[in-house]
Amino acid sequence: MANQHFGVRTGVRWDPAVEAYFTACFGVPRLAAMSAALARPSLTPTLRVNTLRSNPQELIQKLQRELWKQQQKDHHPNHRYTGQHHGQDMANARRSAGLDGEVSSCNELPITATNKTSNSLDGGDAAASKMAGVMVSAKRTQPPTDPTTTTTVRLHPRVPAVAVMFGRGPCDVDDYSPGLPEVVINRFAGEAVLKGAHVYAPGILAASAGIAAGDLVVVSAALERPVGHNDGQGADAHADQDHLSIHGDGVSVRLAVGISRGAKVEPDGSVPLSWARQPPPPKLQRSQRSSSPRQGQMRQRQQERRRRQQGGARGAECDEEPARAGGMREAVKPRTEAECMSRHGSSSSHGSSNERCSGDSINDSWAVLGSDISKPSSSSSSSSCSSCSRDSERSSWDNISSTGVQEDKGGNSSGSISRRSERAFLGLARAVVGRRAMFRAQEGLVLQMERRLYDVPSCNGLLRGEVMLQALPSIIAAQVLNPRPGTSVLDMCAAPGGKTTLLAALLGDQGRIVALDRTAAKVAEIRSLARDLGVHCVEAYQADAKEAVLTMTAAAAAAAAAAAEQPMEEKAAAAGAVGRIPSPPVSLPSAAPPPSSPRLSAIPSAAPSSATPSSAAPSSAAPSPAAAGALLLGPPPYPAGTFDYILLDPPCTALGLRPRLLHSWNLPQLRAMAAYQRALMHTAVRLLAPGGEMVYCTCTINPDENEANVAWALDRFSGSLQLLPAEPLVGLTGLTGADPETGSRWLNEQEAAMVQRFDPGLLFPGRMMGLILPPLPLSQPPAHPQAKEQEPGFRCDDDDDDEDDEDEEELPWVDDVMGFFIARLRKVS
Ligand SMILES: C[S@@+](CC[C@H](N)C(=O)[O-])C[C@H]1O[C@@H](n2cnc3c(N)ncnc32)[C@H](O)[C@@H]1O
Repeated sequence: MANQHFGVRTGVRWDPAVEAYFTACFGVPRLAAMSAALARPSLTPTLRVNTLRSNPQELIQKLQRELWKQQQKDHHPNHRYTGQHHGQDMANARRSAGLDGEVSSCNELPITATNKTSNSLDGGDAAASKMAGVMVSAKRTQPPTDPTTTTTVRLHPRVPAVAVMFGRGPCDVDDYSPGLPEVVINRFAGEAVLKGAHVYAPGILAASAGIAAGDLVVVSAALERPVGHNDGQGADAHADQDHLSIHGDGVSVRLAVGISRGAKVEPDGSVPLSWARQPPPPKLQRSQRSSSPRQGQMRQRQQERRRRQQGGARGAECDEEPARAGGMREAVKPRTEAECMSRHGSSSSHGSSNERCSGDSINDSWAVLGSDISKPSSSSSSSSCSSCSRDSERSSWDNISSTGVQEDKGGNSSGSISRRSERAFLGLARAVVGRRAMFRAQEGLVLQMERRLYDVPSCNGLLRGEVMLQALPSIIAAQVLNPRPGTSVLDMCAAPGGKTTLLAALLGDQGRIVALDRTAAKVAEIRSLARDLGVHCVEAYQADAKEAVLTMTAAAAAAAAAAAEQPMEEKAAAAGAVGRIPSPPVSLPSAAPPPSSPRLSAIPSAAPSSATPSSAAPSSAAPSPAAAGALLLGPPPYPAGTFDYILLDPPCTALGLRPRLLHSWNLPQLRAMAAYQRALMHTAVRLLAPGGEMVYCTCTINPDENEANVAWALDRFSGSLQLLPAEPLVGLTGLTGADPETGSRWLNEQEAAMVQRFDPGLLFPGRMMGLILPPLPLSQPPAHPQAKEQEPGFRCDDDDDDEDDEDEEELPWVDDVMGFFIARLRKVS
């Protein structure tokens, strides 16, 4: 078994202070479950059906046929697996999903339950093995022959117009022998492989001697380890509502893999490390170190993007975090290698699945993989929290550095080896080129993955324009807002437009959606996605959403400019709005009327097939003059109270995205991000019409960006902002209590029951994967008041009929989600 020769990953690795903070917030078992789930891909990726073009019921048949065709095309003898799962539960779940004995993914064939246990994992670390999941043995079998039995995709029983696909894992590979040659790739390439990518030249770090084209090789990912501290590079966040600054008072920890590109994997699996002492970064003046939150975030994102672009894996087909990384667009508009080449020429290097076709190639593995994380001072991490002891703070990095790296007096690691047990096994691949060419090449496919640790169904380019890859919680966020046709909607941070276009579908393309994003290139993505999906009611503008309210000064300036300028509609058209140009033009309204009726009747909880736009809208909906489809609202700023609905999906730390092997955000950065979001919330509340509703959502598990921000908004706008149930309720309840560090309040019981928290690993009970979790402590999420079933985390409507009861049985297999948070608020005055 290949896996047992490699390290067992117990989960995503965190900055130690963040880990300590999360431990205090969630408790050890809950955080462990989340960390384990975050380090693997979701096995139930979801596709959103574009109801503007397709009927979900019919689409599902079409999807099945397409998947079957793809499966036939892709079917190679080496792709043929028969999974054997341990635990009856997977088999039961599959049987209920209609998958039993049938092909259930493009690379997947029948699953039969066995009682095989996970003791084949390395090191006898049973707890870790359980956290990492059980093994599924992979055996060859025949390709499918009958499309009617190829049940790879199914409509979600509770969330309308969502198709769920089924993956499996972790798998083991039955014909692995320790003698097989090995190729070590970097973390970013590794994460992309976990999502379904193949490996491209920039991602390669080391390889066994003598690999020739066509050889079967083991693929593993090397993980960063701490290699010293940089004084003065840390950051303590100081934030107020609208403005933040980051002061560099801390100490940063440098991370690196230490494997030079071109290194040799010895027959025993060891790889020599070649540590190079890096010159310390120049000391900055305090004033130079301070930066705006935006600069800090940009730097962080640019660094991360650059590293991912240099990661060198490409071709992921099922990215479940499209909104954060552009994967949604990829799903709709896939870029093949040929397309990439033709767009960017042969000199382009390719990044991860999410950000292909860009970036320069950097061959220096140190430069590629070195990563700084800030290590906050002990006072910032442990001042008020008993769990944040130095011991727990140091744990995650120390575990790694204790595996053979010695530090010199300067804190730099030196001469040692990387062992298999320090790397993550990813699967087997066929070498496309020989060893020498792997390292000579700057680009191009070098490893074609054949057997993967996780098999997620392929959906690259599938029925473009009719479906798009979108994570379940993202879909639910838009459905919670559920704008009525004919109303005006503001999507404040909209790119790449996944939720914007879903809102348009919920509007039945009747009304106005203004989509803002501060990045020009991303605004182009929104427009392009809207075009692809046949959406007309969206007008997208590049703008800082924080500045989107018309102030008195701006109003005076606008009035002066208006006298001399073209009409608003022409201005909007010139700015590149997607929607129709009105005829005749109508003037901008001072405020849109509030939505008048409760919305959620619009979402049928048990009849997804009827979730077409027309049936989803209550017939009583009265189009507001602002958004009757007859005019463009034009670019910002807008008068206060302009919008009936607002979606605020702000930039966040994205600590709910998966699969991730490392999250390097530090605590001050987490705090700074939450403050930035509060500034956006402030604007959102001003722009919302009285009676209007907004949804605030993030893709992070960080309570500071979720519960704490909602509590802040309720207190800050007390009397004028009201929390509403974020229906349809699918996720867990929110966190109650207070921040263990700052003491600022989270939610009370009542409020917590109204929001939705999606915690990976918790919404995916152990029974599917054979994952056995220790009993949840006090921090266990309370069952929703409406929940009939006492299963932790599941919410069921009271009025379910028999058919729904059947669905409940099946819920576990559709809730293997990313980390996410949703709150719904109404402006009452
Ligand atoms: C979480 S993403 C939005 C994802 C999007 N809602 C979707 O579902 O496709 C956050 C976006 O906010 C944008 N952003 C960040 N700060 C902003 C600001 N001040 N004004 C407008 N957009 C901003 C970023 O460029 C990024 O595209």
